[in-house]
Amino acid sequence: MTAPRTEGSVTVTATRVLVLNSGSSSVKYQLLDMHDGSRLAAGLVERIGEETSRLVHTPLIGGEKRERSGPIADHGAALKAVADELASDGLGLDSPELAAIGHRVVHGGLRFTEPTVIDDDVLAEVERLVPVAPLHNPANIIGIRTAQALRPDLPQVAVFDTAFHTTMPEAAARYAIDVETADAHRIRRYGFHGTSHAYVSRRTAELLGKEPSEVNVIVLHLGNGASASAVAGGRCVDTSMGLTPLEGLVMGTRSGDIDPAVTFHLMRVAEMSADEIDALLNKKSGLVGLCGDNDMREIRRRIDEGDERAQLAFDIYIHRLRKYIGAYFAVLGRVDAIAFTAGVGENAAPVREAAMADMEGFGLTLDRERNAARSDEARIISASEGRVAVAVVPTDEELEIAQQTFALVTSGSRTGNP
Ligand SMILES: Nc1ncnc2c1ncn2[C@@H]1O[C@H](COP(=O)(O)OP(=O)(O)O)[C@@H](O)[C@H]1O
Ligand SMILES: CC(=O)OP(=O)(O)O
Ligand SMILES: [Mg+2]
Repeated sequence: MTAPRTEGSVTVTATRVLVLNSGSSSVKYQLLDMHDGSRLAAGLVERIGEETSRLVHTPLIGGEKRERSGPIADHGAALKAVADELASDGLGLDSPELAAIGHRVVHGGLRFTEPTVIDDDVLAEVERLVPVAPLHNPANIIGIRTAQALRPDLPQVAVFDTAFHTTMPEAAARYAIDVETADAHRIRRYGFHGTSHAYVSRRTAELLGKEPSEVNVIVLHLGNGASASAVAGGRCVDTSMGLTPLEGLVMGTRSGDIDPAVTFHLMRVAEMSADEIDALLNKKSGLVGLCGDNDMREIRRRIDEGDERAQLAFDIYIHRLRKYIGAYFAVLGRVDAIAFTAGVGENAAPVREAAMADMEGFGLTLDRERNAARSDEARIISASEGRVAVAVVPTDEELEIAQQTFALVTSGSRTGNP
């Protein structure tokens, strides 16, 4: 698919990949040249659908970072704005050097265990899964359709958040509910953020100077959405998100684990509808529900001023995180490393400190100075006497998606092993 093409008298080899990582209200993007892995441009559109949308574009081939503010209505408009920014750097989507567009797709259900070239049938399946990823799959679909309209001739590849977790054993993947009902409705634990868990667990092994097959790692992906995973010898054996990205850790706006009876209780006593409870648990819970803020920077600032609600929200967040760390020690038996990643995991030293406090019994001892030091590099933050390495490993979902996308389109197949 990416064989050299002739443009006039010039032969062009397409080696560039544009990656779109569409979240519920944001798009992160990168343009990479897979010839040498270099990044040509990167950026972020945030607060999509609000009056205060913002696009930050960084050309990495020279040129200044640019910012644009003002309403961007949806993910389609966001992608068009991104295409304009790229075009003004001479990196437009019409470039013959573009080999493919890689899309993060959050829910791939059971069918997609590998990156897949998107056609109508694939898109229909992603659409069918909207009810189990209501904040994410619709944004992914709009991103794909807009990209298809801009470059109908290019292969578009879906890289699924769920794919890395398909190795989970049945004991971890099944809920303890009636088997016929579960199977009829494909109710099971799928897990998400898989591209990040895969990338970070591999980078952690590298940081330890080992092969992924030699190490057991607990990955803590703490962004606005948050999930933990237990990775044994490079394969996921458990993760905290389930049928949907609602289960597990306390998140920016999501409750994480909750007694399912809360749902019917609210239906009965508060006469709330299923949609209202869905919105409550997905959008008005977690840190924002507990204290009104979902940004960890703001929560820490309030705590420093003595704000008790912010402190309680932080404590609940940390309590849940520590429970999962303990659980994954039991799941894995032997743990070689714990890796913190994503916006909170990479930047919030107080979260890492509180999560690792008084865990010497587990072989976990933080080095306070290493933990507090700021860096964009993957690094060890445990003390030398700790048996288990603690690491901060910046995630790079875009690079991982670009590599999987390029490997697939150059192989010429429709779907392939990552
Ligand atoms: N310097 C920082 N200190 C603490 N938290 C931070 C910092 N920078 C970012 N964050 C947190 O990271 C979150 C975003 O993480 P990110 O991984 O980008 O999330 P997502 O991909 O889900 O949008 C923000 O909501 C904020 O809470
Ligand atoms: C699946 C998920 O929660 O993704 P995000 O963290 O981007 O919201
Ligand atoms: Mg994210």
